[in-house]
Amino acid sequence: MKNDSHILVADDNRGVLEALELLLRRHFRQVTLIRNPAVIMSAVADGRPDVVLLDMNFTSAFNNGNEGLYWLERLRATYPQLPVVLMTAFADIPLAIKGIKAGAADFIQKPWDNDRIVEILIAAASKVRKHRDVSCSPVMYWGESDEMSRLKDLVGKVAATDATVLITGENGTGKELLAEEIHRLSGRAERPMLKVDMGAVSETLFESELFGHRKGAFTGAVSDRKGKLAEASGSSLFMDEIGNMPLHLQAKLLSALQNRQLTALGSNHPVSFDIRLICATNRNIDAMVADGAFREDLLYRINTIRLHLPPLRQRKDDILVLARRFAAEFGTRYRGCEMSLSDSAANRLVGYHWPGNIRELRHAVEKAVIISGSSDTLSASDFELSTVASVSPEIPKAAMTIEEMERQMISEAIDACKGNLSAAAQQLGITRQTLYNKMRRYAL
Ligand SMILES: Nc1ncnc2c1ncn2[C@@H]1O[C@H](COP(=O)(O)OP(=O)(O)OP(=O)(O)O)[C@@H](O)[C@H]1O
Repeated sequence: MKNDSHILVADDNRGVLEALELLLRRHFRQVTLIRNPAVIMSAVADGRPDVVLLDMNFTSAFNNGNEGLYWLERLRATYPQLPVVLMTAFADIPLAIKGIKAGAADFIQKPWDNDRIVEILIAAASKVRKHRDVSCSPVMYWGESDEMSRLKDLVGKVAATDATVLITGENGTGKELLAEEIHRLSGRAERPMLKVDMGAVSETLFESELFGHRKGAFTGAVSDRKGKLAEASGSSLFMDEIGNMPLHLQAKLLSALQNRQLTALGSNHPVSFDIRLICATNRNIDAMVADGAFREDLLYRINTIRLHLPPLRQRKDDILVLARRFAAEFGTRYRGCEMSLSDSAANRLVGYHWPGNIRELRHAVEKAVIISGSSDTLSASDFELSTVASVSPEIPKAAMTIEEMERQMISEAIDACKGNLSAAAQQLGITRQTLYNKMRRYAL
């Protein structure tokens, strides 16, 4: 039976590629071959292979392994979980050691032994399959602002503990990526982190999603189903949009966390579970507690460590650092070379308000790379930034659209009420739910 893995082979020798294709297709579900190393990053981004088999000696450039090492480092930086097995035509042990030190999973010499190469690739693939969910997930760039340096230090201290973590921050500030980073640095990283998004699950299914159900527990429960708490046992569970959880379920979750036991819907038998819980919200959870919309005792439970990701507009030092990383990443993916920013583009990005935070910046750079001309430098005109989003308090009201004015009024009301959303909603003459909806819409 074939191994259920996808192997990407990068070698500029046609004969080698043909021989490896014949061999590997007999043993692996999918084999992708590339001759030009310059497309390796985009081939990995698009094909999501489980293992890369990388030649060290591309004849197009050098013959001393430098090019292979260069691509190995690039792959390790962008896809740290992806195993890279190196190949060399020369019996060059120092080079092999260099490669292994740089993070290669293993090393093969040409001419290779068929059984040995298959064995090595299967071993490398089995390691990554444990990480399949996160193997190609984007890397978190920390930036250079003081806020992010402090946060990085704190994460370094808490990641290895089993402390529950609450991550707060506006939409797109990287809460999920930070949760993945914490999990990656924890003792539970061998197993993938599981995620449950309380903003995406319908309220009727919240309970079953978390606790699971027995067949027949409710109409439509046609078979037993494990909930996320049980599924994530032994690993970490990322609970996104925790502020969306209805009160009755908050009580059930609190009791499950306290007793480390859960009871599936339709069952009378509590079962033990062991998770590291990482929660996130873009809401003002303290204001929700003050309003009675979130249980204070549950907040204490999930809040052992609170990490706040500031909006991008409050850490302007990070904008260009991140933009340059994205330009390098997407330039390599779409154009085969890293791209840079012109001075005018850099000024435009720093001057923008980034209401969608890093998600918006990432998309803006990706789009700019795609639509830009042949130059490898992105100019200000390559960036299409939303005008609604760029509203700043200095703009006179007469020059604003209705949406811009509404956003500003909401923002001012929340500030005036010191984050108390009930009071802000009252001041604005709308319900709290409408206020939440508008905050979400305007990324406040
Ligand atoms: N520090 C970072 N480095 C690199 N990419 C980042 C960073 N932070 C966020 N991103 C990217 O921005 C996008 C949004 O990130 P993420 O989903 O983690 O944000 P979020 O705060 O959880 O968003 P939401 O609240 O909308 O769910 C993703 O594509 C992610 O890869």
